[in-house]
Amino acid sequence: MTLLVDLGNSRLKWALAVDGKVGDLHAVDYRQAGFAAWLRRQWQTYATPECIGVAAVGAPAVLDDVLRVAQSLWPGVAIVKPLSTASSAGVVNAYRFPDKLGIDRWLALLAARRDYPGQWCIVDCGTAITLDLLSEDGRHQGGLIAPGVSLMKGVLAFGTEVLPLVERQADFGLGMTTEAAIDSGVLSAAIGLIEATLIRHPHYRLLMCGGDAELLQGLLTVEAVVDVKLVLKGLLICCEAGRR
Ligand SMILES: Nc1ncnc2c1ncn2[C@@H]1O[C@H](COP(=O)(O)OP(=O)(O)O)[C@@H](O)[C@H]1O
Ligand SMILES: CC(C)(COP(=O)(O)O)[C@@H](O)C(=O)NCCC(=O)O
Ligand SMILES: [K+]
Repeated sequence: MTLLVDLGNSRLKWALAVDGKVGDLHAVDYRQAGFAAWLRRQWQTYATPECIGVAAVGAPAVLDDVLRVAQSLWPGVAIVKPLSTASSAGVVNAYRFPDKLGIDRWLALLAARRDYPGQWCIVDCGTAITLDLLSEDGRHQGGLIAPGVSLMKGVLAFGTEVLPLVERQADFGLGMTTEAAIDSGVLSAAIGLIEATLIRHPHYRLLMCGGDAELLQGLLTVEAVVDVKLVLKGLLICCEAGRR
């Protein structure tokens, strides 16, 4: 059994993988008091993993907490922490400095290459929304980074005198209240980013992951495949390669 862990800028995601299959995805907002103790209670029901795969772009202090929980439960357990490279598992990284590509983005590319034949625009709808284009022959074409849904809302509330921080509203469209106008405006910015990218790159299909993937999929005027385990699937590819 492998424990796969993805630390983003908002949430910790994890899943157990057995025989090459990634199980149910768990996700938690780690910006809460008592997070490490809570995580320990969740993980202590698991058998000792053979290996823990870690992908982290979030706060180093939270990563330290997570690793401390793992090491206290399973002393000496092997930890695999892959890095973005110039090429791996049939994918060629387009970045001028390949190690600078976020590891979550790199792992999503590796998983897409293995599990989804064809040309894909991979959209990770997390704290940030990232888009990465992957050609049919495994060549990453580069990508885009923009603020995610919650971040856009937070910035509007933070950067203006009167705008409130709004939750998801019932209707999407032209707002008749400040709350509705913000919610629809931010969601339109997100789907507009995705649809505009597809207009410029028409021969790519959409493959989405991240906490807002399903929400945005439902609002897009184009078809999209959602795979919320994409990053963890890429992480498992690296853990298995390390074991061979
Ligand atoms: N239950 C939830 N708690 C927190 N955020 C959520 C939840 N459900 C959806 N979201 C959305 O998902 C985003 C985080 O997605 P995620 O992929 O976990 O991000 P990251 O990898 O950056 O931590 C949040 O910004 C928020 O918009
Ligand atoms: C772009 C990101 C902040 C996205 O993080 P997330 O929204 O998943 O928390 C992360 O992939 C990152 O820190 N990337 C490094 C810079 C880059 O990819 O160019
Ligand atoms: K992510």
